[in-house]
Amino acid sequence: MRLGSLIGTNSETAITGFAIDHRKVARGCVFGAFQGATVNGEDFIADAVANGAVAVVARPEARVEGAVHIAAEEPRRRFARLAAQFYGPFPQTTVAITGTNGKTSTAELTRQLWQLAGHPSASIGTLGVTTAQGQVSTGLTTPDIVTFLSNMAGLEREGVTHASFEASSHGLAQYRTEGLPVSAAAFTNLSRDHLDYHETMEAYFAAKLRLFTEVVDARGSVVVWADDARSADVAAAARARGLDVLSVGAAGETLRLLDREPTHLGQTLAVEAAGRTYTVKLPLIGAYQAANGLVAAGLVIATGADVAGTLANLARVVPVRGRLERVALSKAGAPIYVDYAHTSDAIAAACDALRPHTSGRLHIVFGAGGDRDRGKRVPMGQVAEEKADCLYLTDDNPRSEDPAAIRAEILKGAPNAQEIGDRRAAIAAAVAAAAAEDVVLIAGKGHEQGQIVADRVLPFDDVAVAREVAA
Ligand SMILES: CC(=O)N[C@H]1[C@@H](OP(=O)(O)OP(=O)(O)OC[C@H]2O[C@@H](n3ccc(=O)[nH]c3=O)[C@H](O)[C@@H]2O)O[C@H](CO)[C@@H](O)[C@@H]1O[C@H](C)C(=O)N[C@@H](C)C(=O)N[C@H](CCC(=O)O)C(=O)O
Ligand SMILES: Nc1ncnc2c1ncn2[C@@H]1O[C@H](COP(=O)(O)OP(=O)(O)OP(=O)(O)O)[C@@H](O)[C@H]1O
Ligand SMILES: N[C@H](CCC[C@H](N)C(=O)O)C(=O)O
Ligand SMILES: [Mg+2]
Repeated sequence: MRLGSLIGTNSETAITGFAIDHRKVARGCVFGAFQGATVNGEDFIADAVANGAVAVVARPEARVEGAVHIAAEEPRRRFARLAAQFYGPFPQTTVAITGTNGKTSTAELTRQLWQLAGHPSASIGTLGVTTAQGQVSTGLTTPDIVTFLSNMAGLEREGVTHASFEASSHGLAQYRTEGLPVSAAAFTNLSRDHLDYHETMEAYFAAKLRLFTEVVDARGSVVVWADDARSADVAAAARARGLDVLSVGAAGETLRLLDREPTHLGQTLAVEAAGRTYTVKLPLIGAYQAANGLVAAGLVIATGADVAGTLANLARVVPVRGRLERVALSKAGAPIYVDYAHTSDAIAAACDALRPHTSGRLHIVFGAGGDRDRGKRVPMGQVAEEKADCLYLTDDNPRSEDPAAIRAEILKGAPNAQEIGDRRAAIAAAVAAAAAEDVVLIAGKGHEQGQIVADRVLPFDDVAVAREVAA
C-alpha cells in the first residue's frame, strides 16, 4: 500500500506496517506516537524515524522531522482507522461486548452460537483468540490496536466470517479496538472496578459508553441487558444515534426472561420473544450465566439469525473456561467450582449461582489483585462475608504490592475470614473442610495460569490445584 492512498496525497512511499512501540518500527512503518499512562510516545518519534518510520501519527503540536506528520487531535483514533485500511479485510460480521462483568463469557457464548448456526466463528478477549480449532493467549483482554487488527485480519484469511470481541474500558479509552466495522455492540452491566485507572464511576462509564456512541456502526444494533441500572442510559445513547436497540432480561423487550429454574447441572429458562414463549434448557448454572447467554443470543439475532434457532442452540453450548467451571469432587463429595469473580458484584453473582446447588455450607477461597483498584477490596470482603459461610482469604496476583497488606485491607470487610496467604494451602483447607453437602468456590483466577508475585509469574492453575488437593 502507498502512503498517498492512505492519507489522500500523491506520496508513492510504500507502507510496510504499523507500530505503536518505536522498538517495533521497521523500515516503511507508520508509527503511532501516543501519550500514555506511564510515558509519552512522542518522546520516541525521533528514534522511530531513525528505525525507518515513514509517517508518524501524532498530535498537531508534536515535533516530527524526517517523516510525514499525520496530525490528529486524537491520534489513537486516527491511527486505528489508517491501520484498519492497511490490515483489512476483516471478518464480515464483528460484534463487541462491554460491561464490568460478563464480557468474556458473552463473547465466547456468541462465538459458540454462531458456530452452532454454521458460521466459522472466533472470539477475542481475556481468554485470547478462540476458534472452533482452539485457543491462543494474547496476554491482555483487549490487545493493542496493531495486534487486534492483525489478529482480526488473520482470522478472515483463515475463513472466519463472524467474530466477537471484548471491549474493556481500558481498550475503549485507548482506542485499542477501532477501525473495523462493528455490526452490533452489547452492554452487560456496570459495577465498581478499575477506578485506579478511571478514577470515578462516571469516567469509567463514559469510557464504556463510547462503544455505543462512536465505535459501533451508524447502522448497527445495540443489545442491552435490561436489568442493570445503567442500561437505560446505554439504550438512550444508542437510540439518539438512530441505532436499533434489542433489550434482553426480565425487563427486556426482545428476549424477556419470564422464569428461571435451576436444575442439577444447568437451568431451564422461559423466554418470551415476539409474543411466543420458548423453553430453553441452558447447560450452565447461575443467573449470571443465563444473562450472558441471553445477551449472546441477542447479538446473534441482531446479526441476522432467527430467534427460535438461536434459543434452541443455547441448549448446546459448552461451559466457558474458568467461569463456574465444575472441576472436581472432594473426597467427601463436595463439588469444587472455579470462577473468575474479582469484583464485589461478581463474587455476589458467583455465590448466588452456587447457593441453590448446596444444602450445606458455601466455602469461598478468594483474594484481590495487587496494582489494581484498591477501593474494591473492602466491598469484596463484605460481599464474601454476606454471601458465603466459610471464607479463606488468600493471594491473587499481588504484583508489586505486599500480599499481607492486600489481605489486611480485605479483612476489614471480612473479619471472620481465615487468612491463608499461600493459595494452594488455602484451596487445600477449603476442600478438606467441605462436607458432602457443601460447595467450594475458588474465585478470582478462573482460567489464569500464573500467580504474579513482584515481576515474576509463578505457574499456578486453580483448576489443576483443586484436582490435586481433591485427589
Ligand atoms: C494502563 C494500561 O492500560 N496500559 C496499557 C497501554 O499503555 P499506555 O498507552 O498508557 O502506554 P505507555 O506505556 O504509557 O506508553 C505510551 C506509548 O509509548 C510507546 N512506547 C513506550 C515505551 C518505549 O520505549 N517506546 C514506545 O514507543 C508505547 O507503545 C505507547 O504507545 O497500552 C499498552 C500497549 O497497548 C498496554 O500494553 C498497556 O497495558 C498494561 C501492560 C496493562 O497492564 N494493562 C491492563 C491494566 C489492561 O489493559 N487491562 C484490561 C483488562 C480490563 C478487564 O478485562 O477488565 C485489558 O483490556 O486487558
Ligand atoms: N452478567 C454477569 N453479571 C454479574 N456477574 C457476572 C456476569 N458475568 C460474569 N460475572 C462474574 O464475573 C466473572 C468474570 O466473568 P467474565 O470473564 O465473563 O467477565 P469479564 O467482563 O470478561 O471480566 P474481565 O473484565 O476480567 O475481563 C465471572 O466469573 C462471574 O463471577
Ligand atoms: N482483567 C482483570 C483481571 C483481574 C483478575 C485477578 N486475578 C487480578 O489479578 O486482579 C484486571 O486486570 O483487573
Ligand atoms: Mg474478560
